[in-house]
Amino acid sequence: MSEIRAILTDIEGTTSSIDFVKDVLFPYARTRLPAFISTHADHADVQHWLHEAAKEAELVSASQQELIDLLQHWIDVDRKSTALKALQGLIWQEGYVAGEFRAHVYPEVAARLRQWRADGIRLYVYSSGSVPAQQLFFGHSEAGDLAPLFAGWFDTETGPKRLSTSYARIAEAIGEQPQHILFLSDVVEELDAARAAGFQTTLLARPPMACPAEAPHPCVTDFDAIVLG
Ligand SMILES: CSCCC(=O)C(=O)COP(=O)(O)O
Ligand SMILES: [Mg+2]
Repeated sequence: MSEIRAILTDIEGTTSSIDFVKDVLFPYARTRLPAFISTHADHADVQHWLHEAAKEAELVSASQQELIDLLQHWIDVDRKSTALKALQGLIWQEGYVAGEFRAHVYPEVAARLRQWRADGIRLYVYSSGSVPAQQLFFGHSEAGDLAPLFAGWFDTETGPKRLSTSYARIAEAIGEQPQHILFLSDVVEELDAARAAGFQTTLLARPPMACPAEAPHPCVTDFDAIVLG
């Protein structure tokens, strides 16, 4: 394995539990979406993302209620829509700021991120959650403000997580050769795409999951077991 100079991490299922996203964040956004849209309908960013959602759904014209129904359906099916993720981020902001919840991170994650930083490794995030949502997530985590540990943030505006071109763009953006970047994820298809772009990869199989007998990527159950280089 080449020397690792940068680590790019997924969030849901990797640094943090899927249950927190599904049981806390998604219901919070789903419940507040109608009121949020009607009270922020004149905000330029909200208008932009509603327009993008309508375009993605190929709706020529849609009422505010139709868009709310569409977005709530997308939350229910966990659609990785850039427009939905941007709107969710705006809604979650209110919850984080009001202290209604803090983002889950697995117990060893904060110390391991700090150790990697101390070892001179640059840290980046790549998640389907929007960049502002990622920054809120790590800025209001159960382990405190972890956002300053990260040197950069990437979401699906860079490209879908299962396409190798997205990883090539990220390597270019951070100015590092792909073989010196380690990508961490719980999704094999994302790791396949990263490996196709030349990245090193490690699969996170968080309990109650376990590493498969013949794992398609190096596999660990927590960050402390990750081997660099
Ligand atoms: C950081 S925002 C909350 C997570 C989210 O909405 C999401 O879709 C996470 O997907 P990931 O790519 O981190 O598995
Ligand atoms: Mg994930």
